[in-house]
Amino acid sequence: MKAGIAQKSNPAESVWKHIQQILREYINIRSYNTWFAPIEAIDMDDQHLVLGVPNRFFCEWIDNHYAKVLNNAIVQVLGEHRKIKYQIKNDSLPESPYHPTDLQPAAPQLNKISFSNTVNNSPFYTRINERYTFDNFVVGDGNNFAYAAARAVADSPGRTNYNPLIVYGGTGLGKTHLIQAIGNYALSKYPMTKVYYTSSETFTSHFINAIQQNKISEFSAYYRSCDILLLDDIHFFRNKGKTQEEFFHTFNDLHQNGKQIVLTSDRPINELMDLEERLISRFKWGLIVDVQPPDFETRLAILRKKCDESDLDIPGDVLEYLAANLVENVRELEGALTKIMAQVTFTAAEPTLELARQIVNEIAPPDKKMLTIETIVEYTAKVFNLSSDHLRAKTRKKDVVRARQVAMYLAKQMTNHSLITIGLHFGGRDHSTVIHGINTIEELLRRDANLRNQIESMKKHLTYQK
Ligand SMILES: Nc1ncnc2c1ncn2[C@@H]1O[C@H](COP(=O)(O)OP(=O)(O)OP(=O)(O)O)[C@@H](O)[C@H]1O
Repeated sequence: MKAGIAQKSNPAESVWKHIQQILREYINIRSYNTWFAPIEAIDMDDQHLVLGVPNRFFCEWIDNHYAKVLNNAIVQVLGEHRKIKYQIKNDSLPESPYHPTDLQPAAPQLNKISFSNTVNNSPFYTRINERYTFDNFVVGDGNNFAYAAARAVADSPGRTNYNPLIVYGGTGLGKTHLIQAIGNYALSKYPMTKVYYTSSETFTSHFINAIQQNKISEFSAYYRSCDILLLDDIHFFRNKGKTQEEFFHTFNDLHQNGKQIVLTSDRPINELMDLEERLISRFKWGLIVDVQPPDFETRLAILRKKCDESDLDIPGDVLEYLAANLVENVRELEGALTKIMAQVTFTAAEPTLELARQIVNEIAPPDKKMLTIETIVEYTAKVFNLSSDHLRAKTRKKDVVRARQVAMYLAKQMTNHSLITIGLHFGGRDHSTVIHGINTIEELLRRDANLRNQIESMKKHLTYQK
């Protein structure tokens, strides 16, 4: 080992920290946060470095995309090569008994006539929206991982280990967009693929109709005839025992035959209390990914992309105002653009800051907008049982530092102030301290569910602050 690396009780940890530092220089921060920040070093010997990763997807993704840069970083730190071994942290999850790699590609098996007859004439048919593609999905820190998983599944539906793929997260954060993008992409690559998109609500009502009309076997045959089933909002199945049972059999049939299943939920599946245990355990066979609310930069990028798509010319400061004030979800951002477009088209109004203010007032009530850093500091101090002065003081006591970092993180996420301005509100700290604080919290959020819940609930509270 090269000089300068402190030997701690677990030398792998200290080596890994150095490797992470190097990786941060070579990889953009978003990718670093997604793929390397959540990894822990577990062990090391003369030949191997053992890394703990959250799930199987990480191993493949890193091997396919970052093998070279990771190996170089290892050599830089240790002066010699080590083979990477992965240990999957959630490996207690049950493995699927089926082996997707045994399967043939879906497309060549399909028959065009049966595709159009079966799908379009079926009373159960629901259409996939062509508007939702990967190309028009803006990737940011909050959805990077979900996006990568969706791409992988779309590339090889039914033939990866990510079956089912489950995307969960709050409303209007792009879950439907992402899963339909899987369908659209797969269709463009394998045009004969039978892609069925449906919401769990529609699945349920199809099922009820089928019972009423004595068409259960048609219903079952229909849903079992697809190559890719995209099922939205599975939380809707709660307390619907019979529908769950039918879905359970559909799931097993599709999975057994190597068909791809993609599901969305508004919460982590462990919190879907009223779903049958056997369904939950099936869900754990695959990959579960979350989408988080977009940060300011991603919100702005989404607005810019939507303007480009609609050929809308809106001044930068107006877009920034919208991105700074509509923090809840992407649907609100889209709503604001639609309103501006309507005003500009029908009343020949100019897309000014004043118009943006009016629209924000309509979409987000006055008490939801213009959150100040002061409010964030005061509220965070209260949550952590400290005073606002503590957060601004020079002290480096651990609990004060953590609370200060949380407040900095919230200030960055929920206001449009620059890092310099945020630093000024914390006793004149410079912007690199703010960046460090924000990065620390972002890293913690990836592995600390308690902190994630706490910050989510703080965000909710602050959103409604006067
Ligand atoms: N990252 C993104 N890039 C571009 N558009 C996005 C992004 N995220 C969301 N959208 C858009 O925001 C709107 C809402 O997204 P979507 O319907 O997919 O959300 P959702 O998470 O499924 O919400 P819900 O749980 O309420 O159904 C859609 O029009 C979608 O295209």
